[in-house]
Amino acid sequence: MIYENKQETAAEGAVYYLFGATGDLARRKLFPALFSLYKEGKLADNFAVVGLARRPRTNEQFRSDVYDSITEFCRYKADDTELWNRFAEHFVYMSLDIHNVDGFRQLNALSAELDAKFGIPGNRLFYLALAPELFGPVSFNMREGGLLESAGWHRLVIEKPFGYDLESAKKLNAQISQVFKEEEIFRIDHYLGKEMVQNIEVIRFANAFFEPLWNNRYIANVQITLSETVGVEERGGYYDKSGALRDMGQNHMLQMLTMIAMEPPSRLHPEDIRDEKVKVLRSLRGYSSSEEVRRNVVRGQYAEGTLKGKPLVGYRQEDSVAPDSVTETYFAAKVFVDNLRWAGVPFYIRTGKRLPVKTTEVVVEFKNMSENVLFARKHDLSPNLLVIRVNPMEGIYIKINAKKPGSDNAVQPVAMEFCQSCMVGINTPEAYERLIHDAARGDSTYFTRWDEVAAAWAFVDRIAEAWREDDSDLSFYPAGTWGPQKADQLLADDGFFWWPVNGQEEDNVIWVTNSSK
Ligand SMILES: NC(=O)C1=CN([C@@H]2O[C@H](COP(=O)(O)OP(=O)(O)OC[C@H]3O[C@@H](n4cnc5c(N)ncnc54)[C@H](OP(=O)(O)O)[C@@H]3O)[C@@H](O)[C@H]2O)C=CC1
Ligand SMILES: O=C1O[C@H](COP(=O)(O)O)[C@@H](O)[C@H](O)[C@H]1O
Repeated sequence: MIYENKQETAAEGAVYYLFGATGDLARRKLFPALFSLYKEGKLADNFAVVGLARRPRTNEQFRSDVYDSITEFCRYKADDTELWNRFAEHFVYMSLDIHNVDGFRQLNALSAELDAKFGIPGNRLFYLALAPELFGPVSFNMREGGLLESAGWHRLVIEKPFGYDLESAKKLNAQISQVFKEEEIFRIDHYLGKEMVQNIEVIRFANAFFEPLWNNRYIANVQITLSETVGVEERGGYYDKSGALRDMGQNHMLQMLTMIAMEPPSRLHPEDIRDEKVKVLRSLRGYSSSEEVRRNVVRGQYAEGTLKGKPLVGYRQEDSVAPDSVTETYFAAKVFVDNLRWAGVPFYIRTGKRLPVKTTEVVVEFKNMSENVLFARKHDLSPNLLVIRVNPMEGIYIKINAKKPGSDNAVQPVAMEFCQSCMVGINTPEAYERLIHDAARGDSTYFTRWDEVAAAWAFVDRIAEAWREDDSDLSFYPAGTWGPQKADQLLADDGFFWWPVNGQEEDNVIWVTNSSK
C-alpha cells in the first residue's frame, strides 16, 4: 500500500549507522539493498554509511567486503566502475564495542565530519543488525555519545526478534523508549517488505470481485504456508532457543494474517493501517487451556531424511543444537479471529524448516454453493480458491469451475493465473530495499508498532506456556516431508485439507474434490 500522497522519491540525505556491519545480515541483505537503492536513484547523493562492529577493518577492507557482498547477493552487479566508486566513497568503517561510550563520542565527531563532507543535514538512521540484548545498551550510548543532538531527524531501525516473550519484549521496549519516541522506532518484519504481502491490500480493497465476498458468509477457511527447505544451518545458537513459533509465527505469520483479516483503514496512512492490524491481533481467540493448545496447535522437529535425493541430518545432529533439543522446527495452528467478519472461519497457519519446497502462499478457500441445484448436487464441484503467491514465485491465481470442453455438462476446475515474477522486465525489489527506503523517508506503514508486537506475543505466549509444561506432543518428521501428519488431521477434522502449494509434487495435486464443507 502506498502511503497517501507519498511519491517514490529519493530519501533525504542521512548518515546510516550499520551496527553489526561484519555480520551475516549486513552481508546478505543490507549492503545489497543499499546498492540497489543507490543504483535506482532512491538514495540522495548526500548520504554516508558508517559500518560499526568490534572487528578491526580499514575503510578499504570494509568497501571490499561490501563489494563482495553485492557481487554475491545483489540483484544488480557492481560492474559499472564509475558508479561503484561513487557509491563506495560514501562508506566508512569504525571499530566500536557498543559498550564503550567513548567510542560513541568519537563516532559523533566522525558524524560531524561526514555531515560536512557530504552536505548531510544532521539526519541519523541507526540500523541495529545486532543481537537484541544489545538494543538497550546501544541506544543509551548513542544518547550519551551525543549522537542524538544533531539538527535533523533520528530513527532507530531494529531487527527481529523483538524479545523472547511478552515480558522480555516489554523490558526491551521500555529501554529503547527511554531514548527514542515510538514514531522514531522502526521494527523490521521483512515479510512486510515483500511485494506480494503489500499487494494483499490492493487485491482486497481495489477489486469489486473480492471485498464483498471477504467474510464468513463466503469464505470457508484461509491457509497460510511458509515452508522452507533450509535447515537451521549455522544459526543453531539462536534458533534452538527460539523455535519456529517465535522465529516465524509471532512475526511473519501473524503479520500476514492481519493483512488478510484487517478491516479497510479509513485512510492509507501508517497509523490508520496499523490501528486496523492491531485490532485483528487483539481479536485472535486465545487458547484457554493447555489442552486446547494441544488440540489446535501441532509442533514437530525434523529428523534425518532426504531432500531432492540429498541425505540430511536431523535437527538434533546439527551443530550448536542440543542433542536432546525439544525445539520445534515446524508448527501448524488453527486460529480464529473473533469478530463479526470472521466468526467461525478457521485460519490454518503452518511453517517449517526442511520441508520439500520453499514457498510462501496464502490460499483463500471459498464456500461451496450449497443451494446450487444446477450443479452442486450433480457434480463434484471444487471450491473456488484465491491463491496469493508471495515467494519465490510472485503472483495470484484464481481457481474456478468451468465446463469441460466436449462434454455435455461436466464441470472441471480451471485456473486463471497472473504470474508477476514471470513478467519480462519486472525486477522486484528485495524486501530490505523497500524497508530501508521507507525508514529513510519516515514511512512506518510496513514496520510493526509496539502494540502489534505486544498483542502478537500475548497470543504466542499461551502456546509456548503449554509447550513448556509438557513436550510429549512434539512429533518428529523426516527432513524433506511435509511435517507431522497431525497437521493434516487439524484440517481433516473440519472437513478440509491443505491445498497443494506451488512446487509441490503434481501427483499430490487434488483438483477436483468436494471434501470441503
Ligand atoms: N542473518 C539473518 O538472515 C537475519 C538476522 N536477523 C537479526 O539481525 C540481527 C543480526 O543478525 P546476524 O547478522 O545474523 O548476526 P551475526 O552474528 O552474523 O552478526 C552480529 C554482528 O554484531 C556485531 N557485534 C556483536 N557484539 C558486538 C558488540 N559488543 N559491539 C559491537 N558490535 C558487536 C558483530 O561484529 P563483531 O563480532 O566484529 O563485533 C557482528 O557484526 C539479529 O538480531 C538477528 O536475529 C533477522 C532476520 C534475518
Ligand atoms: O526471519 C526469518 O526469515 C527467514 C525466511 O525468510 P524468507 O524471506 O527467505 O522467506 C527464515 O529462514 C529465518 O529462520 C527467520 O529468522
